[in-house]
Amino acid sequence: MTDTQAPAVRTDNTERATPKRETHIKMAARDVNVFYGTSHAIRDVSIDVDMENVTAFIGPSGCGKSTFLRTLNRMNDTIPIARVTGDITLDGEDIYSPDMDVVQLRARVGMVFQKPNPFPKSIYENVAYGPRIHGLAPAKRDLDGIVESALKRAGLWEEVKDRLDDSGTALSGGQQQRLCIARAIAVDPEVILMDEPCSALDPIATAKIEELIHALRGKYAIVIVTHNMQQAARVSQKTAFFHLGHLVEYGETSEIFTNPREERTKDYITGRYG
Ligand SMILES: Nc1ncnc2c1ncn2[C@@H]1O[C@H](COP(=O)(O)OP(=O)(O)OP(=O)(O)O)[C@@H](O)[C@H]1O
Repeated sequence: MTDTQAPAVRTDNTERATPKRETHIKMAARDVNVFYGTSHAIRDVSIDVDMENVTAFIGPSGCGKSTFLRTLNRMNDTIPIARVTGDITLDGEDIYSPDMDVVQLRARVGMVFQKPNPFPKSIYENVAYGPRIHGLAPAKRDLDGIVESALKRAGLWEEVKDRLDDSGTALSGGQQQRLCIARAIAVDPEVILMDEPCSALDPIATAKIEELIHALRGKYAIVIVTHNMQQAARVSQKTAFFHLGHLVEYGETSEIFTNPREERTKDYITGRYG
């Protein structure tokens, strides 16, 4: 492939085909830096995440995608040597404010990890746990409704409705990942962060998660970290390319993959490094 040719990656071109719509900025990061001890992992990153589009974070291994993703719901707080500077807001509210309740924040900004990690409890309990501790279901009937609706939204209900008491860990990898998505959905989040959610899954289970991301678009602000550029092109409408801790380029996925502005983005998407 020459420098000027478009890469052989198909993109979701709906944004180009349809007129621009107003977007609602859900999260805004400004001049964010992350340090692990003295190591500087994220450098002056500013980005808006909106409700209407799925945002993909791409870039070579070690560029800081997961580190930056974790700043969006303060998962970095769990790493003692990690330090975050800059501003991150959720609907205008500073998520690093001392007044912020981090447990509430992580319900509002849910996370799905690379490896499905259901609790060693029943399918029902996996989904019911969050709503129960957050007091979302005053009666058992309410909780049943929340569990059913979260499993339906996660595209898992039909497969598990007759065995809700079976262990979540007995499901297939793809089903476990959808269970983890149902668990995040059950507490009525505003944002869902996904850190390489398909990397442990086979192609069929991956396709189901990608369909699910399409179905959830617009209901939640969704950010997905992925190593797989075809996946970024299929599921996202906005793409952010990270390199060595910098946000090099951020824009519409169709533009990033066919007409990147930056040389480093072009080199990455044409497979020159990574
Ligand atoms: N818990 C940690 N402690 C110390 N350094 C870390 C920690 N997590 C990540 N790093 C470092 O921060 C930098 C960014 O890592 P990060 O995992 O965010 O990158 P990534 O782009 O998500 O990589 P990959 O695609 O391989 O998952 C790397 O240099 C990594 O070694």
